[in-house]
Amino acid sequence: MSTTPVKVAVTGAAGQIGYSLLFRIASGALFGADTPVELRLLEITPALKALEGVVMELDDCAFPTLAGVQIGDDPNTIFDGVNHALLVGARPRGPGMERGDLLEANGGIFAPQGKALNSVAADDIRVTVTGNPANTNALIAMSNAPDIPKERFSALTRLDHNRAISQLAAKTGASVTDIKKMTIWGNHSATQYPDLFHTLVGGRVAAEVVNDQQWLESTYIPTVAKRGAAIIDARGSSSAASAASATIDHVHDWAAGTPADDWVSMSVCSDGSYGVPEGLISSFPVTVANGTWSIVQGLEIDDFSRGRIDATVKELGEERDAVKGLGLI
Ligand SMILES: NC(=O)C1=CN([C@@H]2O[C@H](COP(=O)(O)OP(=O)(O)OC[C@H]3O[C@@H](n4cnc5c(N)ncnc54)[C@H](O)[C@@H]3O)[C@@H](O)[C@H]2O)C=CC1
Ligand SMILES: O=C([O-])CC(=O)C(=O)O
Repeated sequence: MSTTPVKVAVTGAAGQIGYSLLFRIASGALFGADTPVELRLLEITPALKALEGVVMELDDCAFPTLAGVQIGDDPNTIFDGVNHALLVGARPRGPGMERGDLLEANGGIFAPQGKALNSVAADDIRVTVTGNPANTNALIAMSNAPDIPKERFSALTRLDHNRAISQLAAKTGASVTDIKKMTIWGNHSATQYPDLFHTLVGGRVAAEVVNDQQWLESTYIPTVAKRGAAIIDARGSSSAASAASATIDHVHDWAAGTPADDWVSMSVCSDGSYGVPEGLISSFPVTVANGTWSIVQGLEIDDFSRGRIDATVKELGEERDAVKGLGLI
């Protein structure tokens, strides 16, 4: 086993997602069985006692890869020297809310956390925002961390990507491993666009395999885009284990890279590709090599996809303008 632990910060560590996520990280799911991890767990002061209980449980697992745990309520202490920051802590939405309704409540969390990361994180820091509204929260953190390269910030659309694969597998009878090159474009919101025109099922274009534009528009896209709300409706609280699992997938692939025949969806800072205005944190198809993502280039975008991408990107622009109005960026 390597001797230098990777320092991983998790915010909102005493929350629902934290309760699934921490045990996966501690057991080596991010970087493998040969890489020890040190957990740095941030919570608000009233949640620290509950977090102490979670740490007792982590101790009780005796994970060989867990090199240490530090907890606290001060981001400047917890983020000191961290290599990965998983920003999960935020208020989740309840029934009847859209994620955008959380902008003001949660936006205020990400400006101070961005500043703290800017001051004390390791030089190779990589930031993944899960807390909603994830894309715009990542934009806030990035805008408040001017010394960290913009490409080190990302937001989670991997849960949408995984949902899109699972729904497509159910429709086509294929196994999830037969499905490659899924793309979620845009915002982690009801406007997101799961694109079946570049996805492959057993090597064939998914939209052609399905061959049913009505299903695609009226069933598939809304089912994927509104899955979070369906889970809130069924469970009474928002998805947690699947969100933790997707967060693991996202950070794992950012570190380990993507296979030659596939790509993943990540929300990253736009360089203007596919007409997405530069600087927005938008979901794209990306490949990853040596810890660096690249937006897949050269995909043909037909009129249907263009309209969907434009709509979700418009919403991201509106969210950016709203947080600008609140003085958060
Ligand atoms: N991007 C995605 O795909 C998904 C995102 N989410 C979002 O993840 C976030 C967390 O969800 P849950 O764990 O279910 O919520 P939760 O309410 O169970 O836990 C959130 C935790 O964050 C903590 N917290 C609040 N402010 C904080 C701060 N300033 N610093 C550190 N910790 C703070 C709270 O004390 C709480 O323990 C929500 O915003 C939710 O909407 C949830 C599912 C999927
Ligand atoms: O829907 C929510 O509020 C939680 C979430 O982001 C998801 O499950 O996709």
